[in-house]
Amino acid sequence: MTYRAGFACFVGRPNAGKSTLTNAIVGQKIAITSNRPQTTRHVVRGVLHQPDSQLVLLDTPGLHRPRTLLGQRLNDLVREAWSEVDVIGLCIPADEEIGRGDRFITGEIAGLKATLVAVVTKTDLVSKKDLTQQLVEVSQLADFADVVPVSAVSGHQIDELVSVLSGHLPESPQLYPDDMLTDEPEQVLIAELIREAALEGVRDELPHSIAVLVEEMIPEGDLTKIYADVYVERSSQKAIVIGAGGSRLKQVGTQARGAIEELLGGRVYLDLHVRVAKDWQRDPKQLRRLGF
Ligand SMILES: Nc1nc2c(ncn2[C@@H]2O[C@H](COP(=O)(O)OP(=O)(O)OP(=O)(O)O)[C@@H](O)[C@H]2O)c(=O)[nH]1
Repeated sequence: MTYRAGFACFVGRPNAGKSTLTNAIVGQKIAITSNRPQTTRHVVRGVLHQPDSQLVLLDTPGLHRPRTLLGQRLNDLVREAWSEVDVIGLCIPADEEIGRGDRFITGEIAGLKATLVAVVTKTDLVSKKDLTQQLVEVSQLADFADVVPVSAVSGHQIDELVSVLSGHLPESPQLYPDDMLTDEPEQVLIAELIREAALEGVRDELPHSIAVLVEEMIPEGDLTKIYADVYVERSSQKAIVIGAGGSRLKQVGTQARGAIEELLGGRVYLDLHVRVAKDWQRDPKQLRRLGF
């Protein structure tokens, strides 16, 4: 039996469904998802074990026009991930026309050493006829090794996608131990869950302005006490995150706590503080502190 192991990542324009797909494949909430573009920050690895292969997924942020230092770093992260992988899955939603963003990204990845697989996402949103049409148009975009339609929401074709991606990995010994799901430190995963909760229902200009840092995690029996800071750039944003009489922050805490308890498999006490770090997106020192 040939054993294959290697790295894959999904690319695609914002909202193409990359994070949701990664979660569906790895079967655990490891990357932040939101119906808002540009919320995936960290390059999170999910490791998928099969009898004859090991697929290591990198979850990259979306490529976009950089306006701040943070924007530039995000793009650097994306390119760094792209240059490391064996297989790239280009995600294109089934329910949207192929646009300039898709063509731009296709051009960017076409010259890499990685094998290109087109992934047509969100197939649950379109009819069979429209899907067929989209598959034809997608296959004309570039010289893809495979074109795979999937729905991360219904689970349709997820296994098929995994075996297609794994089939394009190089022959290699196992790269990670059997029980390894992700190598992101727990703190980062928890910070992402809090950030995701804090993003829920806030205005469109806020997403980039929120960062979360887990300051302390104290296990006490089956309870874990977590102290985290939510950073915003201005005090007006602080007011939005906290809400009238602290109502919004309370909601954020409840939602994040639920998700963290699921992740850790135990009870959690969550203490959230909202702090203003003026213009943290433009300040290299602050960026480093917040993990960028
Ligand atoms: N119906 C349906 N919706 C999906 C599917 N996959 C993702 N979505 C939705 O599409 C939106 C974007 O999904 P994400 O996974 O956050 O997209 P992304 O490509 O990671 O986005 P960025 O992080 O902005 O680059 C979310 O609202 C998802 O719930 C799917 O298979 N079916």
